[in-house]
Amino acid sequence: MSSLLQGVNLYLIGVMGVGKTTVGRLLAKELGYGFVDTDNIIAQATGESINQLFAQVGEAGFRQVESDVLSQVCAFTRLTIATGGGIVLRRENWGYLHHGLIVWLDTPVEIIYSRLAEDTTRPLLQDADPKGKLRSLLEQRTPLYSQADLHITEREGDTPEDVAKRILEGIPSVLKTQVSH
Ligand SMILES: Nc1ncnc2c1ncn2[C@@H]1O[C@H](COP(=O)(O)OP(=O)(O)OP(=O)(O)O)[C@@H](O)[C@H]1O
Ligand SMILES: O=C(O)C1=C[C@@H](O)[C@@H](O)[C@H](O)C1
Ligand SMILES: [Mg+2]
Repeated sequence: MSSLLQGVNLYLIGVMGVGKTTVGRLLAKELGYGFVDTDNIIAQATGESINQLFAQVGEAGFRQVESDVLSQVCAFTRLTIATGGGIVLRRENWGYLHHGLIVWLDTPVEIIYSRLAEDTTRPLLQDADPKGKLRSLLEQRTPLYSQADLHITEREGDTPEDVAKRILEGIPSVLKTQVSH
């Protein structure tokens, strides 16, 4: 698979909590790729947590840093990149994402909610109705996530390993550079 990909980066997109970071790590290991997470790079580069950054510069400020980080990361090859859930919102980001293969992880809201119910690190979920917020984010962003090259729908009981395996199985059908035999 790694040779079929020819170093092309894999970008994982999807709403928060679908498992981009968790599955991305597994995929990188499987492919012999490096792993990066745009949220982690942002936190390292600014010295602030995502919560602190939202509080200090607002969502718009965060989105600018996120685009800057993505523009830097896409210059490298042989990477699996877990992105932040809102990376799809800025048109300019798609120019960067399309340098690689884009995989949309799509997980039912009920499952995401059960994972993140106790989580306090996602500022957009610090809402009176976090489940409703998740639903509305997913509804707003589905037309954007749908622009991915590969759409993986997670099923109840799928482990991160199962999801990684399904992605690896789906990649050959969506490779942009068709290998001639
Ligand atoms: N397939 C899975 N089965 C069970 N738990 C999972 C699965 N995938 C991820 N998780 C758990 O769900 C939580 C959220 O996963 P993760 O942080 O990877 O999501 P994310 O898509 O990167 O979210 P964000 O957009 O906020 O960065 C973590 O606690 C992780 O361990
Ligand atoms: O869905 C979103 O907009 C976000 C998802 C997280 O990955 C972080 O990037 C941040 O919490 C915003
Ligand atoms: Mg993540």
